[in-house]
Amino acid sequence: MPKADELAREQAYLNHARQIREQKRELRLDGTGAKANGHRRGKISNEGTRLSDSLGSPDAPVAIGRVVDSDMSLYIGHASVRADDGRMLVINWKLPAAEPYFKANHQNPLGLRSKRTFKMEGHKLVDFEEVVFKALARQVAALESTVKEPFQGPDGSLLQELDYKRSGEMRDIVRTIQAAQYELITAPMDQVLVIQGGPGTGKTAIAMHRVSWLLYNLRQNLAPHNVLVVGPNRTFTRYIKGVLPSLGDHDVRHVTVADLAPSITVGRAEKLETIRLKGEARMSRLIRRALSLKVSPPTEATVDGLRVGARPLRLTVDAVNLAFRTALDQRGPYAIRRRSLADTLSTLIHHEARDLPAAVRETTAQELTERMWPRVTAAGLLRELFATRERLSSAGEGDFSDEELSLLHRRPRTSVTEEVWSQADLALLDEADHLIQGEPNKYGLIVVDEAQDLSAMQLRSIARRSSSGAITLVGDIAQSTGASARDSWKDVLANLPRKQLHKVEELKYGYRVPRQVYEFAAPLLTTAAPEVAKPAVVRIGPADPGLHHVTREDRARTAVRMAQSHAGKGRFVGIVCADSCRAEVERELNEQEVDWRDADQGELGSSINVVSPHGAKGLEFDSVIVVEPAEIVQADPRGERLLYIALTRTTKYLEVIYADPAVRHLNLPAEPVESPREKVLQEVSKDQALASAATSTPAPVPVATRPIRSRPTPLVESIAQALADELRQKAAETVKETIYAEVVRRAAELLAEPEAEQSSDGS
Ligand SMILES: Nc1ncnc2c1ncn2[C@@H]1O[C@H](COP(=O)(O)OP(=O)(O)OP(=O)(O)O)[C@@H](O)[C@H]1O
Repeated sequence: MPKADELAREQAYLNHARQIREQKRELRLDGTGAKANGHRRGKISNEGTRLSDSLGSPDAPVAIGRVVDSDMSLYIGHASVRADDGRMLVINWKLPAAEPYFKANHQNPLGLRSKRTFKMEGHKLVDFEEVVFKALARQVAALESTVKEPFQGPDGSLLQELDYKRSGEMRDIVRTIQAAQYELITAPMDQVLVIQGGPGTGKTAIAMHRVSWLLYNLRQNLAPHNVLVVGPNRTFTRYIKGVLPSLGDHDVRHVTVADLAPSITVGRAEKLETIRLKGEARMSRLIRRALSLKVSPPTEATVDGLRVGARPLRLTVDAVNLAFRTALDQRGPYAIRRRSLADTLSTLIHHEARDLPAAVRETTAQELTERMWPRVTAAGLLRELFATRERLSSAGEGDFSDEELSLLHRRPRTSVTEEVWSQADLALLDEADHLIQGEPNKYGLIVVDEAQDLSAMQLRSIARRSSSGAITLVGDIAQSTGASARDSWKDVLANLPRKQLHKVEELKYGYRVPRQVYEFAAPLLTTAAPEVAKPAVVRIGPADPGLHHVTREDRARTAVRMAQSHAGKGRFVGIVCADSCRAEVERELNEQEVDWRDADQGELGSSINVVSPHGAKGLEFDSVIVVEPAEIVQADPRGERLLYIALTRTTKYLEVIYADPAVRHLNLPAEPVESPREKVLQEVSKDQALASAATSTPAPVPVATRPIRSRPTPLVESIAQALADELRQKAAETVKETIYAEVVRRAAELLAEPEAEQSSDGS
């Protein structure tokens, strides 16, 4: 059947399924809310909304694709749609029956004849990609007989999907989940599962879809409020927050690891050694001992002078000591054992002063308790511990050297409420709170993103919130930075409970970063993370990285102009800059009256964003401007990893702006600065949206851009670009990876040769 007819047939089916879906939605909303009143109506209409949500968003296409096996065809969508006669018009992607859609391939078609992936614009089916498994197997066999290692390129739907314009909110990938990703999404929940993968391999996407899939398939045992998603910072949490609701899952708690601690004021800066030390697991012993040193058995002085009302207390030290020992021998948190001691003392006092009011007896019991077992809070305990050298020495004896204790020692503020804490203190406060108050809220499933950076103390914080040990960690060792940077997942796993099986799975394909950009960034791994396998990149980008050698004075101006140029083309832009040049970049943005957002403050605007290399983790932009890579490297012991992170945030364009070309492993040409302002002005004038910005006469900006070619006219440039994109795309689909570069180079040579020469063999 001609494709146009097929499209029309599919569209009719989709229209029908959508009509049924919307009828059901109306019924659910009306049927549950109409007849009730007040509070009840509120409750019922919530139920109606929940039922309606289970149909997916009314804006979502009713189906994402379709599979056909020998005797039936199944449409797959975000939610199931059942006709009144019981027929499934569309099945939810999370149902086991949908598995072949994600897993079938030419080697193992899983009983399928074909699979279609729909390309939708709103509710309109504009195209579909069809894989007929038998035909594909034949083609592959034919190819294999001629080529040793056929290129298994990504399918067109995936490439299209990856090409969408980013906006600062992650979106779901249901339509194009790849088989290896599906395996991890659906892997058993009851394990500590580590998903390791290079930048853009889909770890975050997998983590979110895994939550949704498990919530659906284990709904008898796992409710949304039993799931905790932990991210590295607020910006990231906001970036991913929309994914689960778009998959129909509301009420899952998203937090940063800092949110797990008791609420206090954070703002203290600390030395790297102190942060590192505070992250170590032995800090838990220090805190435990500090807490145990708070209690002391009774002596004569303890009971001395105490009164019950107007009478002296007649309890003996032995009697009080017995109560103390009993509380000490109990298991459980400090506050609970304190309560138990106070209760016993209250009973003892009751016996000797029955005639006095209960409140009077209680006051004495509390006072006596306080003398042996003082009331304490996490903040109070740590403030006192860090403030006193003697306490630190007693609590840390045998475990910490004098130098280490000096790192922990600090002057306290006048009161505990005025105390300002560091980020590294947060996990310590949580540990102390746990020892004092007892278990925090527990979760059946915990998912942790960017887990490679977490300290042992932070991991303990997370682990204690797991009710069953079902934890999924996603991250990349090559992107591990910060005070607790790691070179292996073993170090992470060592800090997690062994209640469950521990497993590390690796993702092999990079979906975000274009090949030209990845090839430019990957050499950094030579020393940054030599053990980590590089992902195979599936896409070719629209352009090579732009490398711009400028003077120090001009780097901010160049960065801002580049950012404006990209933003003017409607792109979502991230300027990732070294801390040392942050102020100058911000000043320039403000002077140019550019509308920009500070992504380190939890904000992502839809146009230009500035972000530190640390803050950039997990984020992605259409265009990334990296400013002064050498300083990114120098500023941190894991600077090469930070630079690798910065360079791999782009889905399309990368511009590197540098005054200092000396970055190990990075091919930054140190060509003499030339052609001062034309290059930048040319960029700006190409962009009509920036016409107004270009009218204010900018000062000359010296830039050397590699490769330095003769400058084509904008028309030639855009036609050539489109042609090159097309050729690259074609090559990626047909040429195996190992010879890709060579084929492209040769094709370029052939193109450059005069036509007569090429056709001289008569072809
Ligand atoms: N199967 C897929 N279909 C469509 N898009 C995909 C797929 N897999 C990944 N992507 C896209 O690739 C991009 C990178 O994914 P994601 O952010 O999950 O990667 P990551 O491994 O977490 O990266 P990083 O290590 O940088 O944090 C996202 O835009 C995501 O939507």
